[in-house]
Amino acid sequence: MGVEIRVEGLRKSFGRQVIWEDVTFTIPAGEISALLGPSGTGKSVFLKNLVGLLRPDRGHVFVGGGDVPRLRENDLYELRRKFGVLFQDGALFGSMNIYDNIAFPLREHTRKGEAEIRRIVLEKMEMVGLSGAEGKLPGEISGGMKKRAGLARALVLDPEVILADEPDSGLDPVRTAYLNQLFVDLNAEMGATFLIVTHDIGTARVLPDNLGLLFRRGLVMFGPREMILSSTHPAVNQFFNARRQGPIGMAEEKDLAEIESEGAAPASMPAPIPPQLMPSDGGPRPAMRRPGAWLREHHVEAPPGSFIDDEGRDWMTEWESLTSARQRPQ
Ligand SMILES: Nc1ncnc2c1ncn2[C@@H]1O[C@H](COP(=O)(O)OP(=O)(O)OP(=O)(O)O)[C@@H](O)[C@H]1O
Repeated sequence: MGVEIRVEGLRKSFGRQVIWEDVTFTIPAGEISALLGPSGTGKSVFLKNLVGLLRPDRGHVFVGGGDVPRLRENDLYELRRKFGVLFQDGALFGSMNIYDNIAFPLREHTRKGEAEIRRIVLEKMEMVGLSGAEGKLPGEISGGMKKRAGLARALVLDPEVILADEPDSGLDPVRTAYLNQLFVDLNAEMGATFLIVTHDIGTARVLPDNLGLLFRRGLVMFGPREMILSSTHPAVNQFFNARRQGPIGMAEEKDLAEIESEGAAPASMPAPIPPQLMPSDGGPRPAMRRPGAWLREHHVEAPPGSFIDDEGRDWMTEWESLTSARQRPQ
């Protein structure tokens, strides 16, 4: 099962470059969250702070009772076993075949025998659709396969939290769609907490339960997908609708000055909110909210055309008949 991550008052700088001043939010247990933001806003730095690879100037990262920046080396080593991290390029060892790459954390962090290791590695390879690729070297497989191998390796210690840094970078749209489906299916199956950093607006709009935006040395907003995708906050609206009009410019330094002279651009109507990706077996994930639930609860009108899928079905009104109910969120 996944754990909650609570971040409080996080500040990080490198020399005179302040990355963020005061980031505070909670990543809910067992849900899929995605973090976005223009280049250089510190998304990768944030992931590294969560696992203690970088230390903040100040602030807290509470995971499972411990405060990551204050853990001693031994405790940090233990805590890292709760995390499965998928780095941008898969971070595979080039000279090791895929099997040995995926087995690596088990050989490094556990005392399991080779038979048990084999069982786990083959199981995770099957989960990510890599069965049969055991003997291949990373240089012999495609970018998408490398990502899936990196993901299988992130899964072998049965993590409670999965962090993925731009898992879709460099993938074609079809492979991205497969990878997103894999995240949804894994979350449904494992119940782990997922935090995915992505630049892909298509992914951000359909995959996660929660979305966050980093911009201007801070977290602009973090919350349920429907809250973010219906927001008229200028930066949030601009970013999640991939618009040029708004406070985010080509370079952050430049747009700050521009905004001061121009004033904030008015936000336009948010685009229709698409239905959220369902697990392959058709049943909703435990963490999934009923389409429109957040909007209704907060008396926010859905942007026209929301929750209609490619086949013209309205997920808000036809939810019951469209989900083959195992556990139906209210
Ligand atoms: N170890 C480091 N030492 C000094 N500066 C660093 C270090 N790591 C990151 N930075 C700086 O911190 C800033 C944020 O980097 P980060 O890689 O987290 O950005 P990002 O939001 O993930 O960007 P992108 O979307 O382009 O991947 C950058 O300006 C980067 O140069």
